[in-house]
Formats: sequence, structure tokens, C-alpha cells
Amino acid sequence: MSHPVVIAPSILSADFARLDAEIQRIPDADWIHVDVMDGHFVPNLTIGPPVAKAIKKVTDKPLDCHLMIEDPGRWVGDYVEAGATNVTFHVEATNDPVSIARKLRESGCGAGLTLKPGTSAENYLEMVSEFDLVLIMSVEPGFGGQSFMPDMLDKARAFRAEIDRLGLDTRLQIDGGISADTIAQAAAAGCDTYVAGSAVYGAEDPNEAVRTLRSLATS
Ligand SMILES: O=C(CO)[C@@H](O)[C@H](O)COP(=O)(O)O
Repeated sequence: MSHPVVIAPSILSADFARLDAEIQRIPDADWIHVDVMDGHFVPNLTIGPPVAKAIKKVTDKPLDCHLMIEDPGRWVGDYVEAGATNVTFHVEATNDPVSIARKLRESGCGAGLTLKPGTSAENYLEMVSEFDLVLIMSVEPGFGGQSFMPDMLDKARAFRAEIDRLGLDTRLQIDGGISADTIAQAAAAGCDTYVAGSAVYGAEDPNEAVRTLRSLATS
């Protein structure tokens, strides 16, 4: 199933001192991508459920929460309560991704699966029907502004083939180094949902940047 393209600016590249204004200044964004880092799973520390909840209060857009944390099963409920539309967690941080996905879906929240660049798709393709979204990391998680890893496109193709083979409407998202120079490659590999941090928040006109990315991903 093909979805309309979604562009989700990553607030990691926004000014954290002015998050409300930073979110409001991009009305063209489809989703708000919330980068949650615990300083353990990744070498950076950002925000937690209270800030996700505060963001939810200032926007009607879907809140796409990417948990780069250890023990995600312990925390997903807090993000559901905070108003997350999707909660995506790392397979490297849990032995039982399917149970966490079911817990999320039972709470009415979308479940997202994600893999670090070094983790291969093969053990996870079989569980794709349990998820609303698969996120391909095209940089090492932890920081914005890194270079896109084109090798990750094979992983995107593998998930796209499985999603289509099963006739699922699972979204295929990609995150890391997405820009006007890289988004078309990701689209050709079957992605439909794009996280972009520095390419949007670093642009002179972030709305124009979102529109350009959307158009390059669509054409
Ligand atoms: O989750 C992450 C990094 O861990 C991303 O969401 C980045 O924040 C994307 O930033 P750019 O690579 O687009 O600058």
C-alpha cells in the first residue's frame, strides 16, 4: 500500500529553549519527530515524557516519538500518556519487541520498530506485521547533522519488499542525513516517511525546506 509522503522535522535540531515557537514556525510539517535519548543507549541526553506532554499541548500534529533508550518496555506507557501518536523503540534495547508493540497497540498508539545501522534486517522482517512503522536509521543514533549512510538503503528495500509481500500498510521511515541531496534515494528504496533535522531547522526557510523534501520524495 502506498502512503502519502510524510515529512517529520526532528526537534533535536530545534532551539530547545524555544520549543513552542520552533514547532509553530513549521506549519508545513506533517508530524513532529521527538528524539528521546537517555545518555546510556546513546551518548546523548535529551528529553523525557514531561516535555513530550508539553509539546503535545502546543500542537495538533501527530507526535512521532523515537525512543533511543534502554529498557523501552518500562517507559512506553509514559509516552502514550503524554499523547504520542507513534512510539518507536530500538530492537537492540529489548529481547521482546513484539510484546512492547502489542502493549502500544492495545493502548491505541502506533508501534514503531527501529534498528541501528549495524543491526541487520533479517531477524526482524518476520515481525513486521506487529508494527505500524519501521524506522531505518541512516546514521548512528545520538546526534543530528551526520552524513547519510547509503548502505542502509538495502535494509529499507528488504523491509519494503516484506511489507508489500504481506500487503501491510506499515510505514517505512528513514532518519539521519535526510536532505534534498539524499531523499530521492530513500524514496526509490521504498521509504514513505522522512525525519529531517538539520535540513529543515538549519534552512533559512524551514517551510520551504519541508515542501522541497516532500516534492523530491514524491517525484
Ligand atoms: O534520531 C536522530 C539522531 O539520533 C535524528 O532524528 C537526527 O536528529 C536527524 O538529524 P539530521 O541527520 O536530519 O540532521
